[in-house]
Amino acid sequence: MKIGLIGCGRMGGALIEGAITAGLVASSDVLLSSRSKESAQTLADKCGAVVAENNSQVARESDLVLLGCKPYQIIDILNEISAELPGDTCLVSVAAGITLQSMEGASPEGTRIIRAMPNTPSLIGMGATGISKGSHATDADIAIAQKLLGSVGIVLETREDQLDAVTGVSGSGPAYVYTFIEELAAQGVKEGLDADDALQLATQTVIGAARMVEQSPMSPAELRNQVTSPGGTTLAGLKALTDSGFEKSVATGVAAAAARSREIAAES
Ligand SMILES: NC(=O)C1=CN([C@@H]2O[C@H](COP(=O)(O)OP(=O)(O)OC[C@H]3O[C@@H](n4cnc5c(N)ncnc54)[C@H](O)[C@@H]3O)[C@@H](O)[C@H]2O)C=CC1
Ligand SMILES: O=C(O)[C@@H]1CCC=N1
Repeated sequence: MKIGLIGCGRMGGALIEGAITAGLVASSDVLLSSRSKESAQTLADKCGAVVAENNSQVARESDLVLLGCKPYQIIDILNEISAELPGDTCLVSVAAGITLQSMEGASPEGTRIIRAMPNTPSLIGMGATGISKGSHATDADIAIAQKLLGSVGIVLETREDQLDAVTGVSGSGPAYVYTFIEELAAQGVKEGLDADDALQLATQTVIGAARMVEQSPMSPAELRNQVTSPGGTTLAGLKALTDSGFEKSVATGVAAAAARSREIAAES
């Protein structure tokens, strides 16, 4: 299988590096292009992939092309590569908010497109991705996209109208978790810990708690109860978190990201 990447930024780079590291594709079978050849070359130097002459070459020579550019660049790029489409190439867009309908409308009839919402932990094989199938994409296309994205994490096939929610929860989610870790560690320092120790403790706590949710038959609420002794420290901490609007903050954060995804769709 030959995989192409148009737009060698943070997300596209994470997926390609992750897929090569996972052994899904040989680096020599990966073709890259970006607006500046330098960013394609930087990624090629890191992962051994091949830099193409231009976006059209990537579209022409790949079985699957990942569109890793910014949402507002997607339609221009589809126009640019349309001479190579529909051809044999299946497109997978990771752009937030850009709908299958608008991508299909900007492509020749019959173009096979899959819309995906991954996240950056894909770089270390811990990604979480939602995918939806365009009207011309086949079951074989979904299978190949599942294989690619599944090589770097979990993949859930969802309805397209659920991808805004996927964006709010897992696409943008790593940034919320980094903020949480940052704050947990910062307060640890204020309470007297060394900065390195605080960051290590905060990070391991998030990893450990996430693994407990993943591996235990108990729900998050039941697991929380196990930590919370009557009259103890956790109860005091949880009450202060709730009184400060913790749950509401998380809910409004997810809602705002999902709303922004819908807004991008409406703008495009
Ligand atoms: N960063 C993240 O956590 C996630 C990003 N996404 C989506 O991934 C896409 C890329 O986001 P990032 O990687 O964060 O942005 P980025 O700015 O790091 O990457 C965009 C890349 O596209 C390239 N590019 C721009 N115009 C181009 C053109 N005409 N032809 C070829 N390449 C072109 C740029 O040179 C750059 O390397 C966005 O659509 C975003 O919605 C999706 C899920 C998570
Ligand atoms: O911030 C963004 O728009 C992209 C999409 C999801 C995560 N990053």
